[in-house]
Amino acid sequence: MQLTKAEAAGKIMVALDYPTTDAAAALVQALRGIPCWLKVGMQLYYAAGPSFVAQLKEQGYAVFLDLKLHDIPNTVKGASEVITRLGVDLFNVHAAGGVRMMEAALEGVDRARAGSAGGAPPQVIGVTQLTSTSRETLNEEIGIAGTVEDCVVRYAQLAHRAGLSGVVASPLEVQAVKTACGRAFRTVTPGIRPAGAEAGDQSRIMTPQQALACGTDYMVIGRPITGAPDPREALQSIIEELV
Ligand SMILES: O=C(O)c1cc(=O)[nH]c(=O)n1[C@@H]1O[C@H](COP(=O)(O)O)[C@@H](O)[C@H]1O
Repeated sequence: MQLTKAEAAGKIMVALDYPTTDAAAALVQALRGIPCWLKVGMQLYYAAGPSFVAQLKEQGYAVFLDLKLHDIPNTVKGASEVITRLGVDLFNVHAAGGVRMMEAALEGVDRARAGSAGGAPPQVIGVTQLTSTSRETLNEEIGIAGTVEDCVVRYAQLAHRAGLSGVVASPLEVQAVKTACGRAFRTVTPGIRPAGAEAGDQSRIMTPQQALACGTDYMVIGRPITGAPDPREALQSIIEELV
């Protein structure tokens, strides 16, 4: 499938992993006009809070709020209700919390929307195994036997059963997740590294082109863009690679 530049940009979620609003705002300014998603994770959210998320929405961005909720169902339901009111487009919960916890996240979304003016509800996705987790870590530290792919597929099936829209996984597991849960079940994949880029703490990686060929729906990309001397040029060259 041949993508336009705008379609390729719309598959990229730039991770705004910064300690201050000013640093994140400078990156947003540098990327102005490129129709990518923006991801606000824990570091920025704990520093900048809901008002920064609101600013991104006012600027017209699709926003992924990556807070990886993982708690008892009642707490996750309450947090999901508040997150939904922020107007984000996507947020995540840990699939390891189980089906009931993921269902509670969706109940929180519904509760926020009851009586609200409308707009599309946020998609909720389940984090499977973090892309930094290797098979060795999974088997020997965490104590889960089998391959990482087996575990990711199992968690994806739980997320699917709970009614979530998709999962966060590495691009290596996209095909197995789609086979198990259907083509429409979304895959959001961090662990993206352009050829020659440093893996850093990521264990399960692919290039943007390889991830696209595997059928990923969205790619989360942080340091290859934010750590580049010219982040705009880095994002544009990834987009060029995909069209
Ligand atoms: O949920 C996530 O976004 C996430 C899940 C996961 O398994 N691995 C993962 O790297 N992430 C996030 O994706 C981003 C990846 O950033 P880079 O490794 O710098 O490209 C970070 O913001 C992580 O918090």
